[in-house]
Amino acid sequence: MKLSKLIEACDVIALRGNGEVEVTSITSDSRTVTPGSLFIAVEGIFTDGHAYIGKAIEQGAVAVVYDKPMIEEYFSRVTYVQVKQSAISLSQIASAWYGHPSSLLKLVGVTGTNGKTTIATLLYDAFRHLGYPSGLLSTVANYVDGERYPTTHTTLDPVTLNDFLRKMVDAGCEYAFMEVSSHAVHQKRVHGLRFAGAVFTNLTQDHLDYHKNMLEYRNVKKSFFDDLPVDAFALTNIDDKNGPVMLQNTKAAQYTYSVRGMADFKARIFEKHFDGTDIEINGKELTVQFVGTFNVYNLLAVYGAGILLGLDEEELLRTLSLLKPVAGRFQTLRSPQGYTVIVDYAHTPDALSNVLSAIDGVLNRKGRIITVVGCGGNRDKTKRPIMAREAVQLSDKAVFTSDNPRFEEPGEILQDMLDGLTEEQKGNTLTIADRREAIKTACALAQPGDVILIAGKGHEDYQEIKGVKHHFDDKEEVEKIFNKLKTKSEKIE
Ligand SMILES: CC(=O)N[C@H]1[C@@H](OP(=O)(O)OP(=O)(O)OC[C@H]2O[C@@H](n3ccc(=O)[nH]c3=O)[C@H](O)[C@@H]2O)O[C@H](CO)[C@@H](O)[C@@H]1O[C@H](C)C(=O)N[C@@H](C)C(=O)N[C@H](CCC(=O)O)C(=O)O
Ligand SMILES: Nc1ncnc2c1ncn2[C@@H]1O[C@H](COP(=O)(O)OP(=O)(O)OP(=O)(O)O)[C@@H](O)[C@H]1O
Ligand SMILES: N[C@H](CCC[C@H](N)C(=O)O)C(=O)O
Ligand SMILES: [Mg+2]
Repeated sequence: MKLSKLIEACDVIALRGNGEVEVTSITSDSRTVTPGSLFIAVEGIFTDGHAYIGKAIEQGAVAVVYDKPMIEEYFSRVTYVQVKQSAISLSQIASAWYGHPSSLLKLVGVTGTNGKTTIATLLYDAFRHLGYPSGLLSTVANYVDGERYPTTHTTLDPVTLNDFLRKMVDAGCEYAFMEVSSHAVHQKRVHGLRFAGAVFTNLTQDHLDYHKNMLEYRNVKKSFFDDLPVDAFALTNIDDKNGPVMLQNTKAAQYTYSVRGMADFKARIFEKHFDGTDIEINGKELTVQFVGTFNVYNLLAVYGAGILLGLDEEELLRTLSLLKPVAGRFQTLRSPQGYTVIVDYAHTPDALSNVLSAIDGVLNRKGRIITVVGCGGNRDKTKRPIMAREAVQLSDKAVFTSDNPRFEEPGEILQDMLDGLTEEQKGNTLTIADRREAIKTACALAQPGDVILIAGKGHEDYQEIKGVKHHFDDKEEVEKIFNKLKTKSEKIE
């Protein structure tokens, strides 16, 4: 593709060289430059892409896009394009390279601290169930109408992201559902995508390692809504105090959902049980296979977005009652000895307290709650003592363990958690850094009727320690324990 076509939408300050040069690939990583590449230099968190311009040219880049006037030596075989903001240009160029796939799909972005994967996945499941070819970009995996691809991020980098959207268009998808993380909005990964709609779930503490404070975190989310086009919909959870803020400056058509009061899409909860919940959505009763008030919010968001995308109300409600929980979200396993294990991805204070309240709501004090939980390394440290407190206050017994330690010492993360407890609470808490041992201990402590919550890692099938991902799957560990218990009881029989 010609460079001039690729940079059509970019805010170009200066161009030096041949604007009509033919580009054979685009990349923002010098390590993937090949002869004919366009290299886009972006300032990052750890390093600055501008430092690799020389290397990119050495490897055969024919053009360079940059935003800092720091080029020391110009080569006549290279075209230099100075833009206002490289990160934005990168997204615009990626969209152009793949033929603006987002404008050929009905693309819905879901943002908020918790519930993104659940809502995006359930939208994808619902639309496919109703016969519409669709795609999904999520924390768990990416799907191009049923074909699964592994993922690296909640929201991919602009090049990979547009590549997936193109694959969806080529596969005949009409709809695409994606998670939009605050990191992605801040780094302009979704800039230049054409959204048909956006959903806001909630805003509670997370990522204060990255965003300076909650206000900045909120404003980043809000900017996603500010940038929506006029023909899109903006659907927000009006029960969250930041829900209305998302609508303040958006040009999109505004809609709300609520479980507490008046809204365009409303739900009421009648009866909660372990396998599901009896609810009402906009006056129609149904039973869903999900537990917890937070999941009623998720389903209501799915319903609202489905209606706004033109689905039939009756068909959609029928589909909602058939939908099943998403991998690693409130996944229930029953032990041969009569206790229950729930594997869940709660890794924020709000998610943890929601999931524990949901368990308490259905357990009705007929058994004890044992919680196994840890906190991720190289992530928001300030959420650790709060998560620890939530776990202890809402369970009968807590076992603190490791999540993904990444580059931190597990003992130090555990200490940050323990710092949130009183001496008395500490006395009633077990600390077992080895996650496998922690799960074994919780299972050994459980009595028939008890519930063990294993929180934080959900679908993850690895544990990340010092840059290496070791295979580890909470569900697999539990199944191993259950199988041992089964063999033992068979031997006794
Ligand atoms: C902190 C963060 O978000 N970092 C993301 C960011 O990388 P960065 O800014 O750190 O990049 P950098 O290493 O400083 O490099 C700067 C530039 O130099 C280039 N470079 C670098 C080295 C070199 O030899 N040559 C070269 O050209 C790089 O390609 C890059 O363009 O941009 C990269 C490309 O988009 C991302 O892969 C990377 O995600 C890292 C791996 C990450 O862990 N991100 C997490 C925190 C994240 O984004 N999480 C959210 C979900 C959060 C949630 O929902 O809970 C997500 O959307 O996944
Ligand atoms: N609407 C909600 N409100 C509060 N907590 C929720 C909600 N939905 C899910 N959760 C809790 O948060 C956990 C993560 O849910 P989900 O994966 O859907 O969120 P996410 O926003 O995609 O998270 P991530 O930021 O890691 O991508 C769940 O396992 C559950 O414990
Ligand atoms: N998207 C989140 C996932 C956290 C999952 C948890 N298991 C952890 O490692 O902290 C993040 O990258 O912050
Ligand atoms: Mg997610």
